[in-house]
Order: sequence, then C-alpha cells, then structure tokens
Amino acid sequence: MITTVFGRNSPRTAVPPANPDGPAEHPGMSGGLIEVKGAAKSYGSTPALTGVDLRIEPGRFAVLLGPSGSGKSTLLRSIAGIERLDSGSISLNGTTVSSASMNVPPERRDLGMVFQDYALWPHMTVAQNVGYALRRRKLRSAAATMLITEMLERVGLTGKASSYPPELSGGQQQRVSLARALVGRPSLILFDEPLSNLDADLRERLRLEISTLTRETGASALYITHDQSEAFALADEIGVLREGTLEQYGRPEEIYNNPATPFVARFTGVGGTLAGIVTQGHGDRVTVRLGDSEVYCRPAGNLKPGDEAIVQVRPAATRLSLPEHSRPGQAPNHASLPGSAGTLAGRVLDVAYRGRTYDHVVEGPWGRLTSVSAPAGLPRGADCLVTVDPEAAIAFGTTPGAH
Ligand SMILES: Nc1ncnc2c1ncn2[C@@H]1O[C@H](COP(=O)(O)OP(=O)(O)OP(=O)(O)O)[C@@H](O)[C@H]1O
Repeated sequence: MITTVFGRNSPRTAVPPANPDGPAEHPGMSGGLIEVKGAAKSYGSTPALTGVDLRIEPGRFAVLLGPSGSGKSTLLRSIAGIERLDSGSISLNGTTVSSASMNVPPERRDLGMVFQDYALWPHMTVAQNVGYALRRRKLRSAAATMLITEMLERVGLTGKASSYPPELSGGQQQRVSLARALVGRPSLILFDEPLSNLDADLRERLRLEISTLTRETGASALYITHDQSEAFALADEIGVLREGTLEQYGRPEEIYNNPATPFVARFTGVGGTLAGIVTQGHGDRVTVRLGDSEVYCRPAGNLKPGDEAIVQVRPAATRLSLPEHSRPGQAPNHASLPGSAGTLAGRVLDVAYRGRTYDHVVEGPWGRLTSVSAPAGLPRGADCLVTVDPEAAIAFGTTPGAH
C-alpha cells in the first residue's frame, strides 16, 4: 500500500488530489484511448512494474486484478501522473503524457479519480466538492450549479448539497467522490479500490452505480481491485497483474475459459489444483492421471504423454454424486471413458450451505477439491464421486520445457 497525499491510506481529512476531476482542455469528450508501453518502475531495489504493455480502447471499462503488491496502484498512479515511470511510456488519446523524461501533471490529463478513502475536502460542502471538478471550465455559476445538482441527483444525494463530508456516511462520501469524478465528463476515470471501505450490501449497490454511471458518460475507465468477483462484475476487459507483470489482458470470458498461466487461473477462481501426469492427448483434450484416477482436461499449451501437469478445476466444473455401492439396485456406471468427463472417488471432508446449493470439500488420493457444489448436502465423511467437466478443467504443463 502507498501513502501519499493522494493515496488510499490518507485519512478522511486528506487534501484531495490537485485535480481529481474533469477535463482541463477537452470538456465534453467521451472515452479516451490509453496506451501503456513497456512501463517500468522500481522503488529503490523493489520492482513495482517490470515492463507493462496495456491498451484500453475508448469507452471500455478495464479492471486490473492482482494480489497485494502486484503493482496495481503503481500502474494506476502512473497513468494518473502521480508517479513517474523509470522507463516506458503512457499516452492518452495519442499524446504521450509519461515517459522517463517527461510527466504531464494530473490536472492536465483529462481524467477523474475515485479513491478508496474518498479524498474529499472536509471544509467544503458536498456541492463545493463536486463543483471543484468544474473550476477550470469557467462556467457561469448557474450552469455549474445545474450540472452539480444534476450529478448529485444521479448519485442519489439530492438534499445533501449543503452537507459537509464528515456529516455523511462512507457510502454517501463515496457517492460525492463519484459525482466529482464524473461531473466534468473526463475522457478517463480511474478507480483505486473505491469499494474496499464499504460493507457488502453497500458495495454491491455502489458497484452497480459505478458501472452504470461511468458507462453512461462514455468515458474509458480503469479500475483496480484484488477482488475477482468485483472484477468480473464490472469489466469489459480484465488484466491480471503479478509481481509487476501483466500476465493476461482480455475479456472476462477469455480470462475464465483460457487462462494464460496457472496464476491467472488461480486468481480468477479455482475449486482445486490437482497434480498429475499426462497419459494421453485427444486433440483439444488431454487425459491426466491423478493417483489411480484419471480426468479429462483442456490443455493450456502443448502437452504430451509423460509431461507433469497441474489441473486447475473451476468451481463450476464439478458434479457430485453417490458411488454405486451407496445406490442399491443401480447398474455400474463407467463414467471414466476417454472423451467423457473423468470421475474421482473421494470422501466429503466438509459441507457448507450456500443458499440454493451446498458446497463440499472433497478429498481423495488424487488431492482435494474445495468447492464441489450440489443441490443437496452430503454429510461429512460420506463416500462420493466427483465428475469433472473437461471444459472447465485446465491442464498446465509443469515439466520444464513442456510447453
Ligand atoms: N512508495 C513506495 N515506496 C516503496 N515501495 C513501494 C511504494 N509503493 C509501492 N511500493 C512497492 O511496490 C510494489 C507494488 O506496490 P503497489 O502498491 O503498486 O501494489 P498493489 O498491487 O497496488 O498492492 P496493494 O493492493 O497492497 O496496494 C510492492 O512491492 C510495494 O511494496
């Protein structure tokens, strides 16, 4: 985490950014093109970004997802102009704004920002905070008042124009911050984990408002979070960062269905990672032996028999059933035929009620799956079968040079 006057960790009374707001030069523009090329940045001997390339098309809502310390804030703050790159460049709408030798200040970048800690002026009213974003527009005060009133209405704060930020709840303060970012119609809006300080219910509601209102303005957006469900709920495109490197950037479906690396798969939701040996390939399927069982998977890259592999199983890829000996009178079920999904015999270690379904933790000689869902709960200790859908079980080679 970073602490600066602009940072997420600054206290509620922090001075807001020099310009957390709207367009200085091109009011009324819609989404801008953002191009990041070879962006690198270290803090002393700690690398934060190690050569990131990223292109966000105009009007797209991009989300950067990554664990703590992966470089999300550094990239966002470099795009904002708050941090300087060591090498590489950033351009907005075709104009270079950051490079090793130059750094256009935030207030000249035609962007708005929403921070985790709101960064509102405590001594200004709500209307003045929002109006701060319009100060460069030299609007007549009646026109500015109209824009501010409209914006406050949009974010559900009609009647709070004369309140001061410390008189508002966290959710209301974040709405003021959103109004301030949107009112000037910048071509780019940056979101620095804006929902992290809010409770679950409010997070959900505000997330929807951020999504809807931002898309209505037509602005491009870059949003950082470590929460995969937030990323998938908001994004047109998701970028997954790890240790200062962008491991993959693409549509949510691409990221989920074709994760480029085991890390991307793990960070976007897996219900288990199982280690085994590839025994067969059938075109776009491989068979992986896990102990005395086999599963059928989609290979990430080229895998051949004998390769060591890990299988990342998406939670939606499993189906739970009782073994034959627990279903008297039923014919044997040879589920483990090539081309069909493999079945793993195991035992229920834990079970949790999740509303419409039950989530089971199932263990066997092949490993452990942590999120096996079923409409009815099996008791702890019960023998069971887990059928794995090959479409959502992805095998990555782990033999050096295997792919
Ligand atoms: N001002 C700073 N001084 C020294 N090191 C820093 C500074 N800011 C970031 N770093 C380091 O740079 C790396 C990337 O940090 P960054 O804050 O960009 O990651 P992040 O993904 O946003 O993490 P978090 O979600 O915890 O804020 C980390 O190793 C971090 O410790």
